[in-house]
Amino acid sequence: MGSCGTNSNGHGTAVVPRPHAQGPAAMLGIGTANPTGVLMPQDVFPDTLFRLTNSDHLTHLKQKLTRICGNAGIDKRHFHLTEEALAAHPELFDPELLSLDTRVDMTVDAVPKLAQCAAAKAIAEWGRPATEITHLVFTTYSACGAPSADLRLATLLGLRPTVSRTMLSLHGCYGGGRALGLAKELAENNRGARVLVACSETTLVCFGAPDGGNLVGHAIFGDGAGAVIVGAGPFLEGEQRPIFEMVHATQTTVPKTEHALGMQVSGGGIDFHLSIQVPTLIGHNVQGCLIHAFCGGDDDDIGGAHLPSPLSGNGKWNDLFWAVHPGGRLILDNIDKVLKLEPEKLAASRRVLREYGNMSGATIVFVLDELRRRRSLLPEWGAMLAFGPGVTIETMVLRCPR
Ligand SMILES: CC(C)(COP(=O)(O)OP(=O)(O)OC[C@H]1O[C@@H](n2cnc3c(N)ncnc32)[C@H](O)[C@@H]1OP(=O)(O)O)[C@@H](O)C(=O)NCCC(=O)NCCSC(=O)/C=C/c1ccc(O)cc1
Repeated sequence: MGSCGTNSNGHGTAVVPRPHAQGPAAMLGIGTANPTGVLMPQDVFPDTLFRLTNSDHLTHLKQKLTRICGNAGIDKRHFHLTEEALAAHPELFDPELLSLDTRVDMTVDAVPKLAQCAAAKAIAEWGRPATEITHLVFTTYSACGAPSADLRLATLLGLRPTVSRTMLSLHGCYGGGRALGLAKELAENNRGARVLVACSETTLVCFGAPDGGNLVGHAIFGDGAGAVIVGAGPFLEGEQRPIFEMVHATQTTVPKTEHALGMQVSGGGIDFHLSIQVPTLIGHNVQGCLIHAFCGGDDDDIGGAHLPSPLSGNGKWNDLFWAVHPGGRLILDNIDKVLKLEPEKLAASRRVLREYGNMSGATIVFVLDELRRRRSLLPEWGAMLAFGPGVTIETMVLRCPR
């Protein structure tokens, strides 16, 4: 981005590079949304799933799913896919039939519209018109096709034709963390930039009849969208003041763990693979990622005066507030154990898991929204963690301004 001005000879105009912003980027508005189609209590999910997919004869699988659902720390989830839609599209649960076309058709509208509901709330809180958004970063694992869901969302919201769009696809559960990290870079490097981050996910791309390999996914995933407006100073008249400052962001790929989490597009939609080792892998690696982020990551001159030092003294990680992607109950349990967190530290993540399940990349925005409601009780410094295929761990140092 540049701006026009008079060149050094005083003749004509020249494009001058856009200067950097003042201070770190911050979240200036947060919104979330869920589809209105189905609100599914967790305790009736196994019966409903097996009935709707004609799988009641698979009694051992049903018992196992009932056990996993009971241990998942989830009370209810929202889904776009209704009983009527399933009855009209048996290809969605018959592995002998191709279903990718049906899934793509359904997500073309569903994904951007869900994002629109979340974005409208974030924009309203931000307090400025949607036409002042300069950048859009959209993340989803639930849609494919071009022009893609980012353009559709830009049209639905009436964004300017000059809005700079970036689409992040198939990042799975770290998509929200990556999009926020990218928005931070865009906002800090382009003075006046206001970035809309939108994450929209629906399980209808991977829904299928229960089998031996997909029970954990059936037990934990739900549908939802989250949106955040990100900008850095100077702040504008009428604009929301920073909710959370985004102080430093890092991404770590855990070596040799490509096998642990994955998604594969096929004629039957998206198959996903969750290894039983994921909670242990995350538990083993999370402390290293946090140290890397809080000690400045690759950027030697960041780690000094302005960051807290939770690694020294007695307080350690309990001096922070925590925005952790609730990938599964066992993942939160392992993080609690490894970091020796007090029971309330992951309360926002556990509440989001309980009320909505794991909505993949959108979930972290729900956790931030939950924390924002408890803002007056939070310590000054916090950590955000999101993880997904790679295995990739996104870490961000947050600050809650007073
Ligand atoms: C809540 C769980 C699912 C169950 O709790 P539990 O304490 O382990 O319960 P149980 O001890 O009763 O175990 C239930 C059964 O499930 C089995 N199990 C336990 N995880 C497994 C397993 N990943 N496989 C296959 N059997 C298992 C386990 O072996 C056991 O089998 P069985 O002994 O025959 O009863 C818990 O295991 C848990 O939180 N697991 C982590 C789930 C997980 O990997 N989440 C993904 C994090 S990354 C992310 O968020 C998204 C990635 C993503 C990727 C693709 C996308 O399309 C979108 C998104």
